[in-house]
Amino acid sequence: MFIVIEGPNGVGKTTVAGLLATRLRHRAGRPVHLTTEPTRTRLGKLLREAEAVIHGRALALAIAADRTMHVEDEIIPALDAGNIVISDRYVQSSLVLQRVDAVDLREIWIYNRYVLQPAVSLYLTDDPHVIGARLAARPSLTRLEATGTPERELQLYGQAIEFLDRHSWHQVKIDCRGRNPDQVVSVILDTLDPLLARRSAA
Ligand SMILES: Nc1ncnc2c1ncn2[C@@H]1O[C@H](COP(=O)(O)OP(=O)(O)O)[C@@H](O)[C@H]1O
Ligand SMILES: Cc1cn([C@H]2C[C@H](O)[C@@H](COP(=O)(O)OP(=O)(O)O)O2)c(=O)[nH]c1=O
Repeated sequence: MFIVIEGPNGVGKTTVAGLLATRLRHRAGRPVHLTTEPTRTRLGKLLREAEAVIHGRALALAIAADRTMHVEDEIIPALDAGNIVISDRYVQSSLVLQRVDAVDLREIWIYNRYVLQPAVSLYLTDDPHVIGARLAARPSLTRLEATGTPERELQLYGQAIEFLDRHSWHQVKIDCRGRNPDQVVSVILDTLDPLLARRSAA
């Protein structure tokens, strides 16, 4: 089963993905492969370093190339080996961050339309002021973090989710307001239980 964690910068994706991987290993009794985008490959590392100087269409294409390799070389092999795969960021991130970088949604989709569709995308949301306070506490922000705002990212995520709904993606909004990471993961596990049961019965 391929699970994606999405949401604006600072909402808690990395924290929740790590905790979810640990609890899911016990709950599902299956190996869990935790991964992230940009990837940990040489291309992914280059993208993290070069995000300040590559922008717009060039960045959208490079991110899509990294994602294509991610699917072919890491995600599909891990799924074939019986893992549950959790990715911290995926297509929705491009439909938001590349738009912050002035690329049109339909163009971004063209670069991403052939990737593997996840079993479920979990979209984390919180109060923009809470997210903003977390970002303000970071020692430095990347170019795109500094360009966007939590309000704008939440708005663009709403549009990305609506767009992917029309392409039959399974997406679930997870409300993190007033919940600590452990409580957020409990909500996610309740959401995943029926999916896991259906898959183990199949
Ligand atoms: N539900 C939560 N409640 C309070 N703090 C949280 C929560 N989720 C994450 N955090 C904190 O917010 C900060 C940003 O989390 P992080 O996982 O790095 O976000 P993202 O990966 O979405 O940018 C971290 O300091 C983390 O400990
Ligand atoms: C996954 C993804 C990342 N990025 C870029 C924006 C970010 O500044 C950079 C790093 O992603 P980010 O999730 O902010 O990294 P970290 O794990 O260090 O918090 O990659 C995109 O532009 N589009 C994407 O689809």
